[in-house]
Amino acid sequence: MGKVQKKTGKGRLDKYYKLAKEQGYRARSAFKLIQLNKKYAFLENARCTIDLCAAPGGWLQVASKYMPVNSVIIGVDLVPIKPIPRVVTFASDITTPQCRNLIRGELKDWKADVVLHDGAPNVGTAWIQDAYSQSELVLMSLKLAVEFLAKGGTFVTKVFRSVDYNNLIWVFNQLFGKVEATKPPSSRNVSAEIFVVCRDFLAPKVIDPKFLDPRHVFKDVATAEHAVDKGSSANNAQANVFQPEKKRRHRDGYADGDYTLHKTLSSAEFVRGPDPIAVLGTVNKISFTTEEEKEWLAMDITSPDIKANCDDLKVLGKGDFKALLKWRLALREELGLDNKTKDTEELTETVEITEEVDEEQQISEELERLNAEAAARTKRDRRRANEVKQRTIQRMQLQMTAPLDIGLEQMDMSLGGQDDIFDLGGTERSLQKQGGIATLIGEDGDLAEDSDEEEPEAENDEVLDSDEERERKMQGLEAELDGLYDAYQDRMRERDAKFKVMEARRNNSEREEWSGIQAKAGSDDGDASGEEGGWDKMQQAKDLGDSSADDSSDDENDSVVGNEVSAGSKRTRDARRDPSTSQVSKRARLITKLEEPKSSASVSKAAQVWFSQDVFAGLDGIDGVDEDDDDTAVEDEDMAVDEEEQWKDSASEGEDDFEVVPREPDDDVNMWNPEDENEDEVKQAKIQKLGLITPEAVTIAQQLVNRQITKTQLINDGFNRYSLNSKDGLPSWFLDDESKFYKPNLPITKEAVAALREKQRALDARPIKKVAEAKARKKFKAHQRLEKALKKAEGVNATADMSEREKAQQIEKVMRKGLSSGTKAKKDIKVVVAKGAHKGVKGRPKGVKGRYTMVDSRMKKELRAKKRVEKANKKRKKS
Ligand SMILES: C[S@@+](CC[C@H](N)C(=O)[O-])C[C@H]1O[C@@H](n2cnc3c(N)ncnc32)[C@H](O)[C@@H]1O
Repeated sequence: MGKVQKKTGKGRLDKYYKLAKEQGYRARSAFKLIQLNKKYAFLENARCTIDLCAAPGGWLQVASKYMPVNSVIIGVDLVPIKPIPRVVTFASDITTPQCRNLIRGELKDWKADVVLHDGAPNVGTAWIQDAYSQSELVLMSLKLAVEFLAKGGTFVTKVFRSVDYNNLIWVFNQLFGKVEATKPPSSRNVSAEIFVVCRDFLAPKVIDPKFLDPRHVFKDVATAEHAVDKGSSANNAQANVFQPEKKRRHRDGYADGDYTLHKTLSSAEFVRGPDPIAVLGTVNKISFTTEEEKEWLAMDITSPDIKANCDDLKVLGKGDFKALLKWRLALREELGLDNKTKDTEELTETVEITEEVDEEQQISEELERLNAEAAARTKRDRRRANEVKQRTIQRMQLQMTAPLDIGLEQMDMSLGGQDDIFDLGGTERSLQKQGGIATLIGEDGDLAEDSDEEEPEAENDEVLDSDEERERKMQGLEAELDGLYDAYQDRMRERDAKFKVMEARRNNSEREEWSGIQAKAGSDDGDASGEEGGWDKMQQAKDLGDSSADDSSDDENDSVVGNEVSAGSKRTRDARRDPSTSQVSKRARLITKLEEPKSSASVSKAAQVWFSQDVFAGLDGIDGVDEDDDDTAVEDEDMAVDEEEQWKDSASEGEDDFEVVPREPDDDVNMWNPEDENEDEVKQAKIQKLGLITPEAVTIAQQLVNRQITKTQLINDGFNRYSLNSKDGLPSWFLDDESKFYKPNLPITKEAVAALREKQRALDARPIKKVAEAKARKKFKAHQRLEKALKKAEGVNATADMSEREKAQQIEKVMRKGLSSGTKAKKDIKVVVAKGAHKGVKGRPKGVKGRYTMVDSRMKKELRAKKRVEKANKKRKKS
């Protein structure tokens, strides 16, 4: 919303007022005509203009400025207008025949191209003489306009939005080809005035006098006015009170003769009046001006809140209005307005009480209505959210977005899934939520929200319902966001080659980096909690270890361990394929190790917990980590045979004890396997080819070489919060962003940076391919030239009819040419600026030898200025 313009006090002196002063216009209203003319351009080609209600003459000044030099301009007003060059003015009432005669006398048989009317009753010094209302004044000016306008002419009039407005517009439309209502920027927002520009006057031969007769034009309105006003505006007023947040437009226009937007009501009227609610909805302020009212102000019941509320009713809420009504009742009681009737007359008392009861009832009815509306709004919002969901699904089906699996999954879960409870955390709330969901789901499994049946009754349910709704909306939004993000990436990929390259690089680096322990994919495990690996798993393994210490033959534990080990390990897959291999025995050995505290006796408690994570289950790398530990290795070897047998046993016992879930080959992409030779080979090949390219890598390499860290330390450091970061269920845009910033901040040393810089410098020193090619070409050509010169020299030498001296001279010349660079030096062209002594000189300027070119010092600047102006003009035309 723009700044509120003021019509009174210093607010009047706005920028147009100042501009008018600066530019010598008599009234700021001059800018209204300037802006109207800018939009409709009716003055430039007008040869005759009549300005009705023209004092003090601002519009006349504008007309005189914008119309062609020899045009006729006539100005009429109730009050005399000070002379303006090229303008004829006279004082007359435009509603009288005398005025018409005066204009006729001035125009003779001429017709006007433009008739302007900016009249307003009660404005100017002669307001007492003005018996007409604004609308009637407009109709009178139209009467004059149709008499004096030429065919195709323009009539510009000021109209106030009132009940007559539509009737006036209807009449204009009967007489003009184009009718447009507009409010120029210089017209204050607080003013109800608008301007109607009627173009293309049809000049009918006969005009029905009823069109110009106020009694006929405004007839319908006069009769309908009360019916409409009584009903709708009273309702509106009430609605204003009880729904202050909803701005109601003045669709019925302003009350006739009342063009003010700010209305003040005396507190006495409010307190004593019969319909306080209607009053509250229509006025802006309740004032305390009389002595009695001021006394009310000082009373205890008139709290500071009430005072503040009375100051600006338009900003009040429902509660404030209720407080005001209560205050009114209390004051009435205090004043004895209600008591008096009680004491004196029984009958009147009943009437008064009824009124109070009515008010209360009215309030409660309104409140009920508001509640119903709020419920309807919630329903509408819900329907909208469903629509959004539908659209998202449709877009997905139309391949407009990438599949929004995550969003949809989440949505499904939130509809009926139990897993949602885990996501939400708090048990209490989750239980409540279950109840909520239960009420939401109908017998046939349909969601209650989809049908248009009644809302949940219990308050609790409503809260849950709205919670659920909000959550679902959030998920819908997230899904949409994901889709949009994917679409954005697709677009970027299509458009921006750079983005493509960056993405490829990122993918590459992701593949090469240690990206943490990945969750098992495709697990059909019931409690698919989002977190896998990390602390939860460690804790789980720890618990497991403890329980297995108590009861190593616990079937349940077996199956859990079996599941997790199988899902987390490539080795386990191999084992399943061929359980007789030695790898299988190793796998089985590890599993047994977890179950039997005996086998892990040599490992510390912390290490035991750490390696009890499922991801280590299939990695021989664990052994690799403890490679140096000979004891453990020997122990492992000793146990291998027993464990192999156990493995076979457990495998033969059936799937209940040990279930191996096959994993997708892709799952290994991010798995770290120190014994994966291929991975190492690829990395080594890259390092061989490019060397170490990051300062972090160089730092680590240097530290390793200098024995500042050991290999084991390095591996241990690899297990950090970044590596155990679960990515499940996270939106892709978040992961993309995280991949940029959620990285370990490895230390780098000065030496590492210096080493890399040195390497970079050496690389920079190498010429790029094109330069090398150009150099080679140059060399090749020089070689060719030399060979050619040698051949020529031989030829010269072989010539018999030349003396030795001549031969020597010729050969020297040929060889010089052969050894030269082959390019002729370009002769310089001297630039002579045509200023000072050279200005206006024709032919060669004095003192200039050789090739020259004359330039004008201003040429460039002028060309640029010209272009600038052209560009600005083009822009202006477009806008
Ligand atoms: C807003 S002023 C016009 C300002 C003018 N357009 C200007 O730019 O200076 C309205 C004028 O209408 C004039 N007016 C009101 N009723 C009139 C009538 N019946 N006949 C002639 N003039 C009238 C008032 O005297 C007043 O000067």
